[in-house]
Amino acid sequence: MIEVNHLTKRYGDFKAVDDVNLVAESGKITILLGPNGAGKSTTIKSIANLLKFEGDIRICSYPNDTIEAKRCFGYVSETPILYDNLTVEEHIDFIGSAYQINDYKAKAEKYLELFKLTEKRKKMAKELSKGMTQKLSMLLAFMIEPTALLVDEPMVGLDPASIEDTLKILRGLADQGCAVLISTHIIDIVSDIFDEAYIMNKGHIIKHVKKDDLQDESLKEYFFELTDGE
Ligand SMILES: Nc1ncnc2c1ncn2[C@@H]1O[C@H](COP(=O)(O)OP(=O)(O)OP(=O)(O)O)[C@@H](O)[C@H]1O
Repeated sequence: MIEVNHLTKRYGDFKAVDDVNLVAESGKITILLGPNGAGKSTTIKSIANLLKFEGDIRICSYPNDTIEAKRCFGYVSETPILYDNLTVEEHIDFIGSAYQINDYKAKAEKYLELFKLTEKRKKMAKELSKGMTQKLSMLLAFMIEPTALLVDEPMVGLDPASIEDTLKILRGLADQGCAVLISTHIIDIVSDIFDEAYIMNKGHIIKHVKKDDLQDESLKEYFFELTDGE
C-alpha cells in the first residue's frame, strides 16, 4: 500500500502540491489524473523520495525514506533513468544485484521477450530508441517484483502494441497484490484498467473516484467536468 498524508511541495512561495492525501491500495490500479502542471510528477517524485517535501508518506507501511520502503517499491520515471554506457544486460545485472533478487535473470528474460528487447541485450542504453529505453526502465522496475509500483506517464513514446502489453503487465502485477500507482494525463489509455482515480488540478486532489461509482459516465466526461476541459 502507498499512503500519502498531507503532502505539500513548495518551490519558493509556490505550492506545486498542496495538502494532498491519497491511498493506493494493494491489488489495485490507482491513477493520478490531471492536466499538464497539475502536480502529478511532483507527487510521484515525492513518494519515491526524490524530492524534499512536507507531510508523511508511507510505502508498505514504512516511511518512504527508509531502506525497507526502498526495497519494496519500483519506480518508472517520466524520463528513463539509465546509464548511457551500460548494456541492457548490465542494467539487469546491476539492479538484480542491488536488490538482491533471486533468479533475477529468469525474471528479466520474461520481460525482455514481452518487450521484444531480447535482441538488444548487448546494446548500450545510448543505442536504444526512446521507446526501448522506456521499456528497459519498466523492465527494471517490474523484475524486482515490487509490492508497490510508481509509474509516471508510462505510455508516452510507446507504440500501441507495447501500450497493450504494458497495461496487461500492470494489471497482472496488481492481481498479484502489488499497489500500482500510475500518473498520467492520457485518460483514454487508463480508462479501462483503473480501479480508483484521484483527479488532480493546480496542486490539489479535487476528486477521488472508484470505477464502480462512475456507472454510465466515462472517466473522460467526469474529468472534463471537474477540470473545465483543461
Ligand atoms: N523544479 C521546479 N521548480 C519550480 N517549479 C516547478 C519545478 N518542478 C515543477 N514545478 C512546477 O510545479 C507544478 C507541477 O509540476 P508537475 O511536473 O508536478 O506537473 P504534472 O502534473 O506532472 O504535469 P505534466 O503532465 O505536464 O508532466 C507546475 O506548475 C510546474 O511548473
